[in-house]
Amino acid sequence: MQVQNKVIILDFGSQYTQLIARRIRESGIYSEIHPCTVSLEDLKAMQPSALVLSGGPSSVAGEESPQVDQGVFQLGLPILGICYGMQLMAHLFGGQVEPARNREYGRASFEFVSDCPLWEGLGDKDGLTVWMSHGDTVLTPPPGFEVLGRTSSVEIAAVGDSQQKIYGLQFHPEVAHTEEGYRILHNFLFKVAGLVPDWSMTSFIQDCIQEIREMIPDDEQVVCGLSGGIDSTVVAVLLHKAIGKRLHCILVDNGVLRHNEALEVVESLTKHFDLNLKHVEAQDLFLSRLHGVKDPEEKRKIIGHTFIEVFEKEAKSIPDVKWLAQGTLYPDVIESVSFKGPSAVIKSHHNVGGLPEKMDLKLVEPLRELFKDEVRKVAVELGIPDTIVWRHPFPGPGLAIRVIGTITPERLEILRKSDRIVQNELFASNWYTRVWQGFAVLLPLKTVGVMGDERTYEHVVALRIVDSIDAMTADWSRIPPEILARISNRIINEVQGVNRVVFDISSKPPSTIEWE
Ligand SMILES: Nc1ncnc2c1ncn2[C@@H]1O[C@H](COP(=O)(O)OP(=O)(O)OP(=O)(O)O)[C@@H](O)[C@H]1O
Ligand SMILES: O=c1[nH]c(=O)c2[nH+]cn([C@@H]3O[C@H](COP(=O)(O)O)[C@@H](O)[C@H]3O)c2[nH]1
Ligand SMILES: NC(=O)CC[C@H](N)C(=O)O
Ligand SMILES: [Mg+2]
Repeated sequence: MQVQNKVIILDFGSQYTQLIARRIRESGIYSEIHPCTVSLEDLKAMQPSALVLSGGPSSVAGEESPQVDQGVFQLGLPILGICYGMQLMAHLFGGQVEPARNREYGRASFEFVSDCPLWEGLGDKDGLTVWMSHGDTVLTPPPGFEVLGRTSSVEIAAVGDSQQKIYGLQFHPEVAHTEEGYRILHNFLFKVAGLVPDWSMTSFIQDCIQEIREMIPDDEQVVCGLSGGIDSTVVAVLLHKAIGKRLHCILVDNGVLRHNEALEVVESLTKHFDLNLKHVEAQDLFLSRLHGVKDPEEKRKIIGHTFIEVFEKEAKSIPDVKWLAQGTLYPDVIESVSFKGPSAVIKSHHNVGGLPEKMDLKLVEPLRELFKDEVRKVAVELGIPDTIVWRHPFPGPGLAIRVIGTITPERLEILRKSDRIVQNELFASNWYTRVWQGFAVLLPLKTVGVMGDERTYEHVVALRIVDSIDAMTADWSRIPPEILARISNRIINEVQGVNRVVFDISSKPPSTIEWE
């Protein structure tokens, strides 16, 4: 990207590293994460304007503690060390770091000890509530460093050398629980490092279109799987702006999409953007392969493989296709570049994916540098309709993993109708955008009911409505009972074959968002 101001975060394996990058970007400064093991040459080539050293699970004196090329401290760049990052600098500059008698996890009261640019604008406060997560502590600051703050358990909770513009914080300013954390990071960027905000989604769009045009020769074509989800839609619209009709989008109807979904997506996107979009009707193929299959993993595999097969066949029918466009986001990229310490947990996720190696196409991934919230901002700037921008995520395997057990056309229809009521009622009550995801699940059991004095023996629908920030963890949404009552009422009255509705009150973990 063509930005003048860029903060490089050197990652030591903290679970909060992504959050640091997001906070910095929210301040209008472009930020990238690299492993702490990056070479000095590579780092210089990135032309950073400032550095942040992240936290991490290790202890600085430990045998395999992650290190950093000490040349980074000779570059004359402003540096902010957070937690492990502060401890490492203290250790390398001749301070003393030891396991603390009082470890701190969670909230702590932080008191200012000396004035410094990081505390500017915090008014006449004596201190702050901050978020801590450490077992080691800095016992003596390195020569030239001043102690800037403390807590009741830790004498040295912030240090700084204003001459060198190097600062260390024992607490985590990037975490929402740290009071004024955002302002402290702001102060580092603007007061200490003197940066000027130049990262915006408008500049991203312009640069991105330019880069795509330079990358893809005039006689080459691009294919893109378009689901109507936010990521693939933004990729398609960006490419369309860059190369017009040389982009060929393929929407595969796999028979497990929601009510009218394929048609709505096609209509909305062709109306707004004049996209080259092919709607492939492959319902029968998918449903015949799913016939009689009960095991969730088996369903996912069948759908994944069949998707590849259908997509490949369609792509091959377009002459001169040399590129595959994908909606890879920055968190996917970070997964592969983050520093993985011995105790760091790595999350994995399932996807339709798996296309590139098999297809021998070059990849174009315009969203590789963006977080999901930034993708939504780009979508808004591109004029993508709100119904797509704020759409709940929808899994590649679709309704197949929401009809629990074997899938039949009848069961799919019951689920579709129930799900449509859930979507409608969430919209009507203005709860749709307040929750992360809300949907219906069809259970593989029947229960007894009474309708119009007659005994019924019919299906059960479960409602799954959750709050989440990134789908890694989630909790059931506290939806007002009147709305639940309305949804339940409508499903039982309007969907034939259902006589009972239940509400899922499990969090993730230990449950997951989807039931299969
Ligand atoms: N029915 C489909 N037809 C064509 N491509 C699809 C379909 N379903 C998924 N894909 C492709 O697989 C990719 C991964 O799907 P995924 O659901 O993770 O992303 P998305 O649908 O773009 O966004 P969201 O995460 O908001 O649903 C999509 O970006 C798209 O390229
Ligand atoms: O593209 C996808 N392919 C999948 O196979 C898949 N499985 C789950 N999901 C979505 O991911 C988020 C987390 O879901 P879980 O808690 O069920 O793992 C939720 O948002 C789910 O809807 C998927 N998305
Ligand atoms: N969160 C951190 O960076 C922790 C640093 C170090 N592992 C400690 O326990 O003090
Ligand atoms: Mg999707």
